[in-house]
Amino acid sequence: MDFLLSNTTSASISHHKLLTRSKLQNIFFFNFVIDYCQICTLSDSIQGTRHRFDQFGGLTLKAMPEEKALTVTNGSSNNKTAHVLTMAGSDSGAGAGIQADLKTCAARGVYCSTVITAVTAQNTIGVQDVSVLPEESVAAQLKAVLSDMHVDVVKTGMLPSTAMVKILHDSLKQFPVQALVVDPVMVSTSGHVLAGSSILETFRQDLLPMADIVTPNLKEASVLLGGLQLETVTDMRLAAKSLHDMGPRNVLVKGGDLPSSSDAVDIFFNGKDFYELRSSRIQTRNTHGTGCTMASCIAAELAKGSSMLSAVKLAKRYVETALEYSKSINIGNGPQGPFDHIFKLKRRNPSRLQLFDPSDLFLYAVTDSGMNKKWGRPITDAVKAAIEGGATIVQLREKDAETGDFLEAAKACLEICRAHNIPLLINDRIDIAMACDADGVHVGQSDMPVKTVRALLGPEKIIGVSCKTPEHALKAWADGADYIGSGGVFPTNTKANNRTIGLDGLEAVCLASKLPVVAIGGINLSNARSVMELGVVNLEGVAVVSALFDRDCVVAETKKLNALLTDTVAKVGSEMVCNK
Ligand SMILES: Cc1ncc(COP(=O)(O)OP(=O)(O)O)c(N)n1
Ligand SMILES: Cc1nc(C(=O)O)sc1CCOP(=O)(O)O
Ligand SMILES: [Mg+2]
Repeated sequence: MDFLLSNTTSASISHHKLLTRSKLQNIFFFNFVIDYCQICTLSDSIQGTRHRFDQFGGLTLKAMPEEKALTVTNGSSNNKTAHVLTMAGSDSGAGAGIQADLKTCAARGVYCSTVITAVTAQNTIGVQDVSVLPEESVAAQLKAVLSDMHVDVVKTGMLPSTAMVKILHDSLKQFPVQALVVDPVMVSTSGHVLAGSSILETFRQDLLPMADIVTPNLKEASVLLGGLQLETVTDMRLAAKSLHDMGPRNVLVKGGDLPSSSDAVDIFFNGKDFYELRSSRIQTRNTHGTGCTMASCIAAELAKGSSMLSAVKLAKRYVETALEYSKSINIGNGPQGPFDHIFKLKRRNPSRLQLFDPSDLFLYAVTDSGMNKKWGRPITDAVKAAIEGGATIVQLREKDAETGDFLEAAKACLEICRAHNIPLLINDRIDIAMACDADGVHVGQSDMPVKTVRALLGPEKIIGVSCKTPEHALKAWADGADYIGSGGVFPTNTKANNRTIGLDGLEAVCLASKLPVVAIGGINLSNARSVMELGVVNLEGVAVVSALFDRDCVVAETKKLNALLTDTVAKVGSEMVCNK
């Protein structure tokens, strides 16, 4: 996926805001036509008052640091649990609404509390019923969460009455949060109207000015702009600018339905610069809930401390990756199915208990008996040194060792690894692994088949398998492996006659894989960065032999590689990045 930065800068808008607004209001008045269906019986009353907000009137939202780096992987930067509150409708089919928000936040490692505004009966065919909750109940839910549980970001979805917008305003005034993400849900993806016409004006006048970001799709942007035709990327830019004039700090116009584009193009506008965010359009029926997911992912990333632009970029990648992973899901008989938010769980074979942590593959030290002999180093010293340098997993690859010697060495190394909580795997020799109760084994395509190894070792041991092709990768998952070693990425002298697959081959394996992948083959300090910079989904780290063990000081070499990998991964950003 490319992010194209446009240098187009809008003129300062602040003093034009009210003028622009009144012009737009006229357009809305004459052009607004919306298809009423039974769902339009939603309550619209606001009990007499129309509330106005800051900057037009009094609400304080804590400012977001604009270019704060996305450095937090687990919870917010101040050690508090990152927390998103979603105020939205329940979707019985669980593809959108509250259910999508909960799953998205869970997938992104963020706590999510819920304020339910309406209960919808819907499935893959469409929306069959909507029950709007009493306003007192919505107010009570908001108060219960905001008054007690520290909320970082509020995200709104279906707000079926103007009164609920006022309740939101009053609640946020009493309990300010870091940011408000507004997904202006008005029309469901199946075409049902989820907010009546009278709420439209409240959205424009009251909700949008409160928002740190508003994320309309083309239909919603068009409705908000009085039925404006949006058919090109240029139209989307104009729409983003006009919506920004209504008061939100940032606007993301999502162009998933843009007829004139073969890509999925979104326009992000922060009041100054336009960003054109492009990704390939994924052909799938399983797109129900993409809007809610995008907005809740933005909210989750903001809650973790990300800048607005980074949060938007990451959310787009997250949705794209989830869609890609969910093509084969077959739920329901209607035209639009849900997708899988927690796609990473597919790495795991659900039929058995999984104890393996993919992040252990970050710096994988693989020993070599010949190299240890050359440097006069006992294997136990080699393993200790690698661990001291920062190795996160160790494999004993002792091709020349006698069985008895290998078993004794394995037992000694296991003691060292256990003391440091580092998994120890045995290369090729299932018998040695079983005899010393190692944490697992690594096998190649011509070693014992993974299914047989699994049957021998049971559900809890780690099994790695070497894969050079996407077909190998799919089989590895089906057979019950835990991870894939993929290479040779570069030519190597350590393994004779090894076929080099290059960075392209590695990328193809990672993209096809449902398992975490570690890259291997000729990787050293001069090229490890290029491997991790692929930033491809499933790639967790590098496995190395000679760059650590065919060296004078194993500790120093491991430390250097560890620092380089850490630095590269921090720059690449999220480990779920899918490089399209
Ligand atoms: C992490 C990791 N990946 C790949 C290999 C290679 O295993 P294999 O193909 O069985 O070749 P040998 O190591 O047995 O020569 C590995 N050992 N570790
Ligand atoms: C053991 C092994 N397996 C490979 C594969 O391609 O599967 S390449 C390899 C050797 C890796 O050693 P070095 O880090 O010294 O290049
Ligand atoms: Mg082997």
